[in-house]
Amino acid sequence: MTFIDQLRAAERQNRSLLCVGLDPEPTRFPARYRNDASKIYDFCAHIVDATAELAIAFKPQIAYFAAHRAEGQLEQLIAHIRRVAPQVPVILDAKRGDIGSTAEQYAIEAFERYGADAVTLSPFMGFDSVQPYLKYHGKGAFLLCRTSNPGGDDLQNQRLASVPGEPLLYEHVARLAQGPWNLNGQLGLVVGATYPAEIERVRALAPTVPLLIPGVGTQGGDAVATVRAGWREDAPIVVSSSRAICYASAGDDFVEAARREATRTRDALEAAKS
Ligand SMILES: O=C(O)c1cc(=O)[nH]c(=O)n1[C@@H]1O[C@H](COP(=O)(O)O)[C@@H](O)[C@H]1O
Repeated sequence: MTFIDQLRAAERQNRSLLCVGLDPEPTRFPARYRNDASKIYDFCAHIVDATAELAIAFKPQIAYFAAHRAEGQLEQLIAHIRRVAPQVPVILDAKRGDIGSTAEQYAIEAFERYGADAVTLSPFMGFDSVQPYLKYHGKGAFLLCRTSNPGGDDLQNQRLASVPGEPLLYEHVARLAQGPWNLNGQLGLVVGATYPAEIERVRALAPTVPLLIPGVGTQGGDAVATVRAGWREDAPIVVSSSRAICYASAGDDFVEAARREATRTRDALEAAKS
């Protein structure tokens, strides 16, 4: 089963476009785990259990684990996801980008060490920095295109005078991912929920690739506008929310609160399809 097939199956089974982001920050944990980095796995496993039937994907952000020397807990967490939510694919948010020989190592890390189903990548070092990931047939790779942060404008909204049609940089990335770079249909694009007009533009330029859309929840992106701009029956979108779900409550009710927030977001995204 390819990553795109997995997304389609999870969307159907869980009736969801919601990707649950796992960004564990021990200072924000409930009192019983607070400031204890050895509890990263326990905290995240609770969030996974609470949302296993509500998610199209899980997206652990690797920096939140590596910063606390908790890569072993990330491995354990992915094994836990396989046990309790085998239908839900895992996107490793690593935003890697490097020369081919180093990219080969990053691809081993993402797909062999962690066994992720997809990874996030920066495309700005060019095709040879992306190619090593494409050797893992069936795995997915999301290229940063129009990111959710305000500074995304600095480069992504610059016009490329030397490219026919003088597209903006993010438009050029979208065309490459839809066409010449997408050798085996493995590529997707990252577009921020904070920029619905750009989601619509990316969807027009890249009508069939999956879109990973972070920025609903804490960053204030609009769930309804996001679905209207990006969702198509035949092209999956994966709308990610991390902090709003993980830290819906800092109290002992954090599991129920996470489930409530995930349900609310999942339902808002589903309702926007019609
Ligand atoms: O690739 C990403 O996931 C990503 C791309 C982007 O443009 N913006 C963005 O916020 N992200 C990630 O998505 C998550 C957003 O977290 P929340 O704002 O808490 O939902 C973080 O892990 C970011 O690293």
